Amino acid sequence: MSMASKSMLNAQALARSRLSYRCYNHLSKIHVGLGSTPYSTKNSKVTASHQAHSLLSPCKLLSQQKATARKFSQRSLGQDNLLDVSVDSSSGVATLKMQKPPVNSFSLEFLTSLCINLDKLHSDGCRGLVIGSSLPKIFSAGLEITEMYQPDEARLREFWRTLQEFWIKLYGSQMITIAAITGHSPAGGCLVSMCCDHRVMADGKLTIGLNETLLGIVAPRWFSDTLINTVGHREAERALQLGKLYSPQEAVAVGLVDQVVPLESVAATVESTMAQWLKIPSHARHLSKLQLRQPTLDRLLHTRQEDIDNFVSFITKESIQKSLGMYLAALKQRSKAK
Ligand SMILES: CCCC/C=C/CC(=O)SCCNC(=O)CCNC(=O)[C@H](O)C(C)(C)COP(=O)(O)OP(=O)(O)OC[C@H]1O[C@@H](n2cnc3c(N)ncnc32)[C@H](O)[C@@H]1OP(=O)(O)O
Repeated sequence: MSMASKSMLNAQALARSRLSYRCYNHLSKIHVGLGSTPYSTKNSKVTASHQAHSLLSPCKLLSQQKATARKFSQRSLGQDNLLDVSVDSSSGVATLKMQKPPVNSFSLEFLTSLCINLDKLHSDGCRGLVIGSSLPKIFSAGLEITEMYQPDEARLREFWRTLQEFWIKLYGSQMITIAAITGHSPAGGCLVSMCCDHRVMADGKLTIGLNETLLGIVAPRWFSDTLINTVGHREAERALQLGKLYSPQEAVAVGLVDQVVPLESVAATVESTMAQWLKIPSHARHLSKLQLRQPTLDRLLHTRQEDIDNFVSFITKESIQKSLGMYLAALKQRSKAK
């Protein structure tokens, strides 16, 4: 590597480390120790293996190993049963695959694991993140409905706080984020996709969208803000009210996803897109992203507790519980009938 490119890389690394990163600073104050406080909950899986991962510092460590340079090495950070995370040492791009059968639904443990991994990849200096799924035909079915149906209130509050946290981390992430949407992506799955900087979706009989109204529930303001920022106000108005689930072709037409390609081309398309984005100076790119996203982030950051209170009071209403119960039963019925 020439001296000029070395010093440019150093300058970029310095700029990255100096960047006033409002979002992360804010969060690390709020949730220091998230990883070290295992939740004693239904199916707690965020445990020792996670803490073992945190001993590694893949991006920093591996960049030092460049001398021994295998040109394109893929380093696995292991699995915590719910996620498969690996980092490409030559590019500093991480791939995080959700693997929570049957449908990658976001439970408290899953969201906690996602938050911990985002923090870790960020603090390791990863430059890019691809979010995908290991499950065929499923990106994510969104929120785990059983978290919201007949809930324990303390857990319900923690569940929502952790979802907020995940959204804040991902929507403002310093990393280049690309969603590899190889399967259905309703509701919370669509939200996670929209948090990314770029979305590549597989063509086929898949759907994506904020379908909350079909469950009889109302997407909170920060969900709808994210949708408005992605597809514009008018399209969001229709989509939210109708609970519209778009086909890949419809989604690309309204800008809900950026590219639709055959399933077998998703990985290559994501890789070439990431390569393009990596050419942009990181600090300028991230500040540009924040310029557009910070007002939306701030709106939630300033009202987090109120948002949790609203969510809890809404979701625990008898009529809403009834709707959720009916929706769950219909899902189970459909699944049994297959
Ligand atoms: C102020 C309140 C705001 C709250 C915001 C909420 C946002 C959300 O994310 S709410 C969740 C909305 N999600 C959905 O509506 C998706 C529902 N699921 C599906 O449409 C389908 O499962 C699928 C298209 C994603 C996949 O279809 P597939 O045929 O492959 O699988 P299924 O047989 O339907 O499901 C398998 C299995 O998984 C259960 N399940 C599916 N989704 C969820 C879920 N979100 N939470 C919990 N469980 C889910 C489904 O009941 C089946 O279970 P069984 O095999 O045990 O019957």
